Amino acid sequence: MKKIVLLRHGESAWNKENRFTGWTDVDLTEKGVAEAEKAGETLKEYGFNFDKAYTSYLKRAVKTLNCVLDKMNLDWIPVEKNWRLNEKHYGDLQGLNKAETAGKYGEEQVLIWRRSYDIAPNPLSEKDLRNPHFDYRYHEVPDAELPRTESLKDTIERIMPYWESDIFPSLKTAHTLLVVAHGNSLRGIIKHLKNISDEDIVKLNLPTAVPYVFEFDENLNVSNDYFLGNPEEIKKLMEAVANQGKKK
Ligand SMILES: O=C(O)[C@H](O)COP(=O)(O)O
Repeated sequence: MKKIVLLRHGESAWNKENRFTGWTDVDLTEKGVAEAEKAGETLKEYGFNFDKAYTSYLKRAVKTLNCVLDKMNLDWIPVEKNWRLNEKHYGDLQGLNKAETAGKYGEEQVLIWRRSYDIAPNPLSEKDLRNPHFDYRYHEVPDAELPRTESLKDTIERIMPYWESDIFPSLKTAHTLLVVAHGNSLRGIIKHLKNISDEDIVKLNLPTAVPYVFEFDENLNVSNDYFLGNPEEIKKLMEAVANQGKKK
């Protein structure tokens, strides 16, 4: 049976500080490395063996992938990085503390910015040095395609060309693929795979470094999906992610 495993990176420095991160390239914390290693061990215990892995251009995802592959003795497999798997761009919220932002603008508004399907935060200004336009790693991407902010809808629209042209077609020859990315870029992929409505996607919160397995039938339709781990613990981790947008 063909499988794709989706994995959000381990805890990052700004996850720990509860700050909006988006395209900011922050590193993993020690806890984040440990979470990534645990994910690798879990995948190994369950007998996973990946043919190829995909990740974003952001180091919290790249390093998580490296930890997982190391634990699985799969350092040798082909890995493809693509900017299209980056996190949702959080516009001018990037760097702000989520609880403080909820205190200032209200929890409802923060929920809209974090989880709504088609509402994006205010964009970064053109001159803002955090604008991806100034970052050499994106120099081959046409400027019109580089975001200054994104809704989940925008994020899905930039991921899908890569999903449809590279990741999904490689399932025809590969058996099992690993995609290590981000809370919202993965919500976008999950929305697509499970056909989740624009309303229901608001409720999905992905915990860091918990493998999410999708199984496909012979026609490459999704036949099953499940997280690896203790369901009660995973539920608590999901609630903790949701609560990051609450006032202190
Ligand atoms: O970019 C971020 O801040 C995180 O990766 C995801 O944050 P969220 O859970 O607030 O969307």
